[in-house]
Amino acid sequence: MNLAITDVRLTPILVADPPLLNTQGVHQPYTPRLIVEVVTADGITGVGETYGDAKYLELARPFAERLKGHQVSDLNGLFTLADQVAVDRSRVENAVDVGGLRGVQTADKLRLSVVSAFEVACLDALGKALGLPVHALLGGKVRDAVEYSAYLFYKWADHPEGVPAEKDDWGAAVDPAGVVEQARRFKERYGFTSFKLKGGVFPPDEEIAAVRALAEAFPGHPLRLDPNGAWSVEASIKVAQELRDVLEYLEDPALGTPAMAEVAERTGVPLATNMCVTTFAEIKEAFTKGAVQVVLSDHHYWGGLRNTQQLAAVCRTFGVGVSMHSNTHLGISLAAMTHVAATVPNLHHACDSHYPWQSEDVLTERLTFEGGKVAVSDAPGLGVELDRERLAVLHRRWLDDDGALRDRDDAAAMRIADPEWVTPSMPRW
Ligand SMILES: O=C([O-])C(=O)C[C@H](O)[C@@H](O)C(=O)[O-]
Ligand SMILES: [Mg+2]
Repeated sequence: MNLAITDVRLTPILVADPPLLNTQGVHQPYTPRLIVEVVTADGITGVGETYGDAKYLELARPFAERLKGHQVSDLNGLFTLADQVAVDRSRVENAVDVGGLRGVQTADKLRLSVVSAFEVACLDALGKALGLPVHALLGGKVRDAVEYSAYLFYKWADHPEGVPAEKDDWGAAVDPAGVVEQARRFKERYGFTSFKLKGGVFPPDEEIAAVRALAEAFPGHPLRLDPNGAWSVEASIKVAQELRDVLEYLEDPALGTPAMAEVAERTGVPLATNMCVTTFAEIKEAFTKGAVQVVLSDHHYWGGLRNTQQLAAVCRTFGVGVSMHSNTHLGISLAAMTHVAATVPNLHHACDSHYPWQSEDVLTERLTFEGGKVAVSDAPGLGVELDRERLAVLHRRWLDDDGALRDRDDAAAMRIADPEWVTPSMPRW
C-alpha cells in the first residue's frame, strides 16, 4: 500500500445561499467554499472542505505544494507543514470577521481552518485505503446516529430585487409567526426536535417573543437563541430572565469572556459559545471564570477532527458541555462532523448545521436527516462521493464571478437593500 500523496486538487466554488439575516447583515446569494482533494500513489482520492474566501485560498495553495510525498497517515505532520506557510499579517491584524461571527482572528486560526480540510481529506483517503470508516480511525463510534438541531434564521422571502440568485421555497420569516412556520417546516422535512434561532437581528423584545412563540408551538422541545454577542450584559440578563424556563442554553449573548462571565454569574441559564472560546488558548480564562457552560466546537477552525476530540476531552475534564457550531457548509463537512461527533462520548446537545439551507452540493448523493439525525456511515472513509459535474458547475460560477462574491460579506449584501447600512457596533442593544 502506497499512502504517499502524489496530487492535490483545490477547487474554489460558489454555492447558493438564501437571504438569511444575522446581526452583521444578510447572507449573499452565493457563498465561497473550498473543496480539497488529495490523491495517493495508489490512486485513492480523499476529500475535504473548508472556507473558500481569498485569505484561505492564499494559504491553501502554498500548503498544497508542500504535500507532495506526504503520507496521508501522517496527520500530525500536516500541522508541522502548515507552520511553515507564512500568513500575511494584514489578513488577521485589525481584520473584521465580516461574515463568520467566529470570534478572534489569528494567524494560527487561519492556518487551522485550512489544515482541517486537508486532515479530513487525508482521513478519507486513509479510510478508503484501509477499508475503514473515518470514525474507526478516530477510535470508533459510540453512537450510530448524530442528532442535529433546526437552525432557524430570520429570513427574507428573496434576495433583493435585481440580484441574481437561486429561488428557495422557505418564504419569509421576520416575526414570531414566520419563525414558528419555519420551525414547523424544519420539523416536517427533517424531524428535528430542538430549535436554535439566530438572533441579534431585531431588538431583544421581538426575539424574546419569537422564542416564546416557539415554546408554545413546540412544548418541551429544547430551544436556543444566539445573537452573536449583540447584547449588553444588562440586555443579556433581561433576556435570560425572561426566557429561563424555556431555554436549553443562551448562545453568545454578550461579546467576550468577561461579559459572558458576568451574565453567567447573574443568571441560571447555561451559556454556550462559538465566539469567546474558539482556540485552545482561550479555554483557561473562560473556564476559570465560569463564563461558558457549553463550547460549540467547529472542526474547521479548531483544526480538524482530532483537535475536536481533544477539545471535547478538555471540556469533559472541566465539566463543561460540548456540541457543534456550523457555518454554511456542504455534505463533505456534514459527513466529517458526523464522524467525529459519533466518537465523542460527552456530546449531549444536538449539533448545529446549516446544511438544510444549502440546496446545492458537490456529492452524488446528499446526506439526509431522519428524525433530526444523520446516520453514521460505516463505509470506508467519509462515505461520500464527489459529483465532478456539479463541482465543475459550481467552480465555473466562482470563475465567472468578478470578485464580489469570492469573500463572504454579509454587510455588503445588506447594503444592496439598505445603502445606509454599516456593520453595527457592539453591543447593539
Ligand atoms: O452560531 C453561530 O454563531 C454562527 O453560526 C455564525 C454564522 O456566521 C451564522 O450566524 C451565519 O452564517 O449567519
Ligand atoms: Mg453562535
